[in-house]
Amino acid sequence: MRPVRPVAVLGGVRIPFCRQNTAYTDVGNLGMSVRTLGALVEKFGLHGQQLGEVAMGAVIKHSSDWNLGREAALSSGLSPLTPGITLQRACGTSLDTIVHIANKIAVGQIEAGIGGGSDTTSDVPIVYGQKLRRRLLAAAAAKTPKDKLAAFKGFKLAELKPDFPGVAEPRTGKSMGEHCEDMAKEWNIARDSQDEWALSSHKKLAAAYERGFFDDLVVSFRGVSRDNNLRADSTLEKLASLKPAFDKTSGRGTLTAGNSTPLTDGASACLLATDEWAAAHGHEVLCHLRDAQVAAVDFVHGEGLLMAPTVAVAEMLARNNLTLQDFDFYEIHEAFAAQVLCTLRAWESEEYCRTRLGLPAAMGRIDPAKINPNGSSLAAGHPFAATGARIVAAAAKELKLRGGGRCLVSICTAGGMGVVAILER
Ligand SMILES: CC(=O)CC(=O)SCCNC(=O)CCNC(=O)[C@H](O)C(C)(C)COP(=O)(O)OP(=O)(O)OC[C@H]1O[C@@H](n2cnc3c(N)ncnc32)[C@H](O)[C@@H]1OP(=O)(O)O
Repeated sequence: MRPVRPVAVLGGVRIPFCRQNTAYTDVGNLGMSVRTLGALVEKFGLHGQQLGEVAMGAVIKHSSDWNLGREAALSSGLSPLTPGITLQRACGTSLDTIVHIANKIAVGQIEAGIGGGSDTTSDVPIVYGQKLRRRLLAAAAAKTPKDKLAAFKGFKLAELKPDFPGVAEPRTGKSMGEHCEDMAKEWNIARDSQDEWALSSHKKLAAAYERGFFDDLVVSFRGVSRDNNLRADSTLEKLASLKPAFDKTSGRGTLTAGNSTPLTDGASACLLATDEWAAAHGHEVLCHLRDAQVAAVDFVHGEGLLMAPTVAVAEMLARNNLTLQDFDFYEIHEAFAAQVLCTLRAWESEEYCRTRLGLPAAMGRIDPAKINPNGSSLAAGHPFAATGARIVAAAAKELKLRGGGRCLVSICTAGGMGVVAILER
């Protein structure tokens, strides 16, 4: 066995994230990925270079995108000898593509690679139902015009009704928002604390843009230079006035358009390498990816759909002999403000930590001022597969600016999973 090698994060870029049906309606995952990878190639002078792997992913994807990682790599300016792969773990996708690259570097299979992701809710595959699809396939396979016509015998106009992809769990039929409403009720997360969290995310993202934090992290695309979901002028009064978006009837709904992520389009990517490759190519190591972990919860039988990061973090910290307080800052993906607040409350709960996480005591409190220092998904938006690499790129830069430290990254995903990681400088 070769020894495990440290994995260096050299940096990342993304295009501005844009709300559904705004700036990126006619570009799709491949176009967004190509622009993002091209910008990364530009940033690190990788033109014509052969990397060990490009791993990309998308949650909502056309079959014409084929192997998105390879297709995007081929159009990125990298050497065509760079292989590419496409992975998917819902909102954890691009943290997972980064971990995929990191694992290959760690065990000595590659020296450098790119992990990223892209998603669109503006260019979704809308398909015909099974009946019409079978007819079309039969017609395509038919050898004679007569057989082609026969495939449509008994055709009904209703068969033209399209199927749209949904943001719903196949096993429960509930949307992410409906599941998170259940969690907010179980953990007694008040509406005003969700709104305050959302407002703070917008204020922090706006401030980070103002001080130039994103100048080398966000590249303009299609005439857009900032995330267009960002509302620096949002107020608690306006947020408080919004109606519940998912539980509209019980009178107890607390999740709204303001404290939930919007449907978003975007792409992001990060470059990882060994320390030696970074030095040989003249790149600074921003931080190292020390470890990562994935966990799942049994949401079908009552656990909160988006609570798996609580489990993944507990497992990862135990393996690394760290406590929840041993971090200088935290990057917790804000699928919904309530998701973050439920997670924090669970870590503070002695009962949850004992019974669910098998720990002797509560994991304890985190100082909220240390969470998401440059804003997060509520303000930037959340193109599912692009969020992980957005977070890693921003956290790596933050660690560099601070001159060192440790960051915990935590992302909840559909399917009741959580992907988490430790970054250190
Ligand atoms: C998938 C995974 O693996 C894990 C995860 O991350 S789970 C999360 C996945 N993401 C989702 O499920 C997306 C959830 N979001 C949605 O479905 C939709 O955004 C939503 C149903 C919540 C809202 O959709 P919508 O009603 O079309 O929102 P929208 O019209 O933009 O906004 C409604 C109002 O809120 C206002 N608003 C929104 N954000 C605001 C803010 N920050 N400040 C002030 N006002 C705001 C808008 O201005 C609008 O006001 P008016 O009615 O006065 O015009």
